[in-house]
Amino acid sequence: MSKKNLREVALQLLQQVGEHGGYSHILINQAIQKNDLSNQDKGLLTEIVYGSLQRKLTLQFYLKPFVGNKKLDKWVQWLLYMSVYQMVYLDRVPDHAIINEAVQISKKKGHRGISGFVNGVLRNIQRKGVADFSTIEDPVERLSVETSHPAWMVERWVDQYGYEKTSEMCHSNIIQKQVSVRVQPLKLTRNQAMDILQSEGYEVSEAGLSPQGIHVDTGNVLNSSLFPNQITIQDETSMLVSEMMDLEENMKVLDACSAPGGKATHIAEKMKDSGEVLAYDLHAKKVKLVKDKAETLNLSNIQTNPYDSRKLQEVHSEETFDRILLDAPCSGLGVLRSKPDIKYHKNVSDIEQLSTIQNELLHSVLPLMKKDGKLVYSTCTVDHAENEWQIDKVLKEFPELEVDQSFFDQLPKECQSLDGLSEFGLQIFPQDFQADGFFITRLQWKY
Ligand SMILES: C[S@@+](CC[C@H](N)C(=O)[O-])C[C@H]1O[C@@H](n2cnc3c(N)ncnc32)[C@H](O)[C@@H]1O
Repeated sequence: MSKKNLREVALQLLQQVGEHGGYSHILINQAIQKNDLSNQDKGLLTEIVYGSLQRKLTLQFYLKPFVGNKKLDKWVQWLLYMSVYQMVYLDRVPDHAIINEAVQISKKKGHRGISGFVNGVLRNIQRKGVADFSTIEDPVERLSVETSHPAWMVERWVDQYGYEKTSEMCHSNIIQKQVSVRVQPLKLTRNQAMDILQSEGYEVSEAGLSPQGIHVDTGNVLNSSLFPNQITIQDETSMLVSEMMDLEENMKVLDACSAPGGKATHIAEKMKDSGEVLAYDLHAKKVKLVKDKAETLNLSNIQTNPYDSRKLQEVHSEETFDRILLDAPCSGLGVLRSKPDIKYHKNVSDIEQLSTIQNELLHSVLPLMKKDGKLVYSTCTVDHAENEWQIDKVLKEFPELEVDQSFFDQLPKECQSLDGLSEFGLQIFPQDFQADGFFITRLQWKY
């Protein structure tokens, strides 16, 4: 594929994800598979798409003095964002080539007027350079523009966690994500998997938060011979969720929100494929992903069913489960590095609605927990309303419920001194391990 086509694919992806909120990682992978890209082109495509999405608000700030209030079609906006992204952040392509390709694309997609306009804007930026953030006086607005997070989000985080933590988080959200995989331990050990990955040319290291986790520092691990049957892609902090379930063999476990099955399969592995994992999710299509993942990893103790887990009391009696995982639907503000489009599509009312659903789910599944059972509640977001305040609320609503104190003792040593520890559980920030931000806690009945 020529570079020109590669940039056309990038533009198409940006329009798709940027405007319609598609899952960037899935769409990029599909485009990579569909267009037979060289390794170098794959890297460039991924970098242009993620980079432009991650820095959209910064790119708008850079473009504003050159575009003014001129109304532009969406595709022209994205073409300008991705061109300026390459000019400012990527060294390997010379500016004149970037401008030339943008002009060619706009000629193909628009009329002469557009290509002349695109040419003029980009040449002006090349000549005059882009503005400095220090011209923005308000610190919240500066952080918002500099790290490309909506101002309401920065303001909310500053209120909840303070400026310094928020600044660290916002800066960490715009760097490339570390890739981690989980080894299927019933098939091979972590050391064996690391040896094989190294022999295939990957640079790897142990992930500290799970004995099954491996960091992959270079190379596309989807091409490894171990994928997908012996290793699965999962973030290190996501692995910590099932690690904290205090699982034993032969337990009866409920995974109330299980798709696509990362944690359900981890639970099954940790129980050595014994006992029962009942995995639910809303729609049959999503539940199939869990079933497929279990089959791929050769795990037989997972039963999948589409169901609204807010109504699980219709199908299960009280005090049925030894362990419950409620990995709740959430705003996803802990995973902005891999899904940068989320930050432009979410708003405060989404957080409020989600926190209501989370509370309904907790009310539905808590009675299903055995008297000596435990429930792990987790989200991949950073927001008190979905995390600490949610737990505070449910503890008040169920006076016989408490946070299991042994949860804190069982945390890996790397987590023992994190700022995100509170009486309600652990908030992991994206900057803590350069991994996804997660909230995890464990509840039990007082007895
Ligand atoms: C954070 S994701 C779960 C990720 C999963 N635990 C994993 O590790 O792969 C939340 C899931 O909750 C599901 N969900 C949302 N509302 C639900 C409901 N009322 N009942 C069951 N599942 C629900 C969503 O479809 C989504 O797949």
